[in-house]
Amino acid sequence: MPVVDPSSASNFAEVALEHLTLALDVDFGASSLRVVATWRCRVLAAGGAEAIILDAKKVAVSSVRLNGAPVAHSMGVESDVFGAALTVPLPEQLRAAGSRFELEVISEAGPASSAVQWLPAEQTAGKAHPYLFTQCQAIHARALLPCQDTPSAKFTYEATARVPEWATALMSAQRTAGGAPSPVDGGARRAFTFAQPMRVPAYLLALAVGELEGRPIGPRSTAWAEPCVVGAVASEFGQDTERFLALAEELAQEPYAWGIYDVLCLPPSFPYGGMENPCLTFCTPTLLAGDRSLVGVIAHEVSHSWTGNLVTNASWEHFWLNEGWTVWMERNLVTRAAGGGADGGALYGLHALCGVKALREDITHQTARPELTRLVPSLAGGVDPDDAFSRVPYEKGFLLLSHLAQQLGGDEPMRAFFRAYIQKFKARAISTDDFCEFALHWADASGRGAQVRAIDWQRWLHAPGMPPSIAPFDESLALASAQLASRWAMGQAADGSPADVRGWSSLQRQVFLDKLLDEVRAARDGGAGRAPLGDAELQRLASLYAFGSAAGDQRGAVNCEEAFRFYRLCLAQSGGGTSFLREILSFLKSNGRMKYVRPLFRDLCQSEEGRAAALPAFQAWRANYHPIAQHMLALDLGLRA
Ligand SMILES: CC/C=C\C/C=C\C[C@@H](O)/C=C/C=C/C=C\[C@@H](O)CCCC(=O)O
Ligand SMILES: [Zn+2]
Repeated sequence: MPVVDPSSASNFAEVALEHLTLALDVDFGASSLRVVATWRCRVLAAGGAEAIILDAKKVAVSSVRLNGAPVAHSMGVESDVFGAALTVPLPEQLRAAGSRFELEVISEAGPASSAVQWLPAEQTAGKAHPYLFTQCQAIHARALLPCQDTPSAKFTYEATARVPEWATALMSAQRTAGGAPSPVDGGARRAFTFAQPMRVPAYLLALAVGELEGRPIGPRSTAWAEPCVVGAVASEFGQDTERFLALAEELAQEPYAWGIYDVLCLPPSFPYGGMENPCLTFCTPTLLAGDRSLVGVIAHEVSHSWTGNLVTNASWEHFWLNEGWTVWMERNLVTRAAGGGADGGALYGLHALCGVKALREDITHQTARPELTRLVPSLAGGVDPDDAFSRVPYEKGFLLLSHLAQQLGGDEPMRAFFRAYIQKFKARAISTDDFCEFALHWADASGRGAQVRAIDWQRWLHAPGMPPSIAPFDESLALASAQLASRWAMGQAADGSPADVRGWSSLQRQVFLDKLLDEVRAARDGGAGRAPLGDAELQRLASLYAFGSAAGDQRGAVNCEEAFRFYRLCLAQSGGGTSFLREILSFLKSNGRMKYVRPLFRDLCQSEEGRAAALPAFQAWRANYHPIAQHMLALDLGLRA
């Protein structure tokens, strides 16, 4: 079946761009990235190809050459989300199937590129030098350079990045020349070189440039960050990274394919928890809780080395294949790393139930566009993948896989299926149909065909809303959190003490806050007249259990997952009138992770007082946020349609 990607105008099925040689020149003064991209191309279409069509968004193209000779090119109509198609007609002699040639495109990505955040020195930890980093998922690679911006088109690449002499460049690739830069421009600048011998789609291209330092944290891993942060990063991730890699290799029965697995901790404006850039996971500093309690994100990004980076969704409509499998792997890894053997264990159940809660919340929130809560949404007709992003592909995807595991006969058969899936599809880009066909084939061969055919596939894949069923997860660890939340909600916590949560994991504390938030909202929305907790009680709660700034006082580092939930509780209880408002605004000013800032801004806007604080705050700090976060926050705050 021909692969169709509604988010790309490129003719990737007709012409393969097999290898990329990149020369990048970073100009911090002008916030501009000059890109010379040389593609090794091959015509695939049996009937030949008349042109190469690339995706390009707000990049200035200054030259196009075929086999070294300048050629004409044209840009189509520019759309804000998708950019424009760059068409390069092929001369007669290059059009036939199998024809091979070189395409060179010189372009420049300026300060308005949605793929790059240019940070002034004040926005870095060291405050001495500027910084830049890219984020190409889902369709921002085209804002870096013209390319076939579809996950279906994979290529190998090599790159040279020329940067100021104080800067270090890192990419989603292996560092060549031992990672040592060579001086260029008479020593005023230096050049770093990279090679990515594995085939990657454009969304996995990544670059970061800044004053960076690396610390080894394992046989194949280095922690990278600004010098004043790198120690904290190495100690947060040093213990678990190699363990997760080894556990993942065992689970997948397939060696880690990417050589090195490094982690770069970015400045606070990084809009996501982590991004699975090959060889170099990007992560947010909000993971630096000081006690390794948020390393699950590293397990998630490690897992993408198999699910996503090796077996890749064919288009963003099939994103659940990347994320559902990765959440399944992540939960297997964190459970095993914690010493819990079986998948059905209490810890696994706690993680899964947290996921169900998150899924319910996102589905409830998506009232305006319920069709986006389908596991396989349609992105045709100009849907921006960033607008479609939610926890649905993560959590509904995980629940479908959990249901499939039940139908296959349990955890062990599921692991066998997973291993066969990786073997079958590694290095490919696949659709939901490919997955279903393989699952049915596998089930038939293992005597579980009837059970797997009994799955209501149509509803799971294509109906909006919650899934038709939820596998029975172990609720034992969630229970204590729920009981404590009920005590507070019912005003029975006058004797509350730090002992209530002693020995609890951060996840149990998060579940406690989640449950309490549910109770507060139910009381508030149910017309009970007052929410069950007053401001003074929330202050007592924060100080007894060390939430919000109280956590920072006692433990030195703030656990952002907990702080975020606590702030939502405060806003649900008393809107913008909460005595924690100043603290919440300071959290919003200093963090750009969308998982936190989007719900908090939305919560603030639920009350007059909160909205009056939120709008000027967003306007004042807008430039601090990543371009994608700015775009999404503008939607949340009703500043764009
Ligand atoms: C069905 C959805 C359609 C398309 C979505 C595809 C990409 C969405 C785009 O917005 C990029 C997402 C990047 C995500 C990166 C990391 C996440 O795992 C982070 C999750 C949130 C967090 O932990 O901060
Ligand atoms: Zn992911």
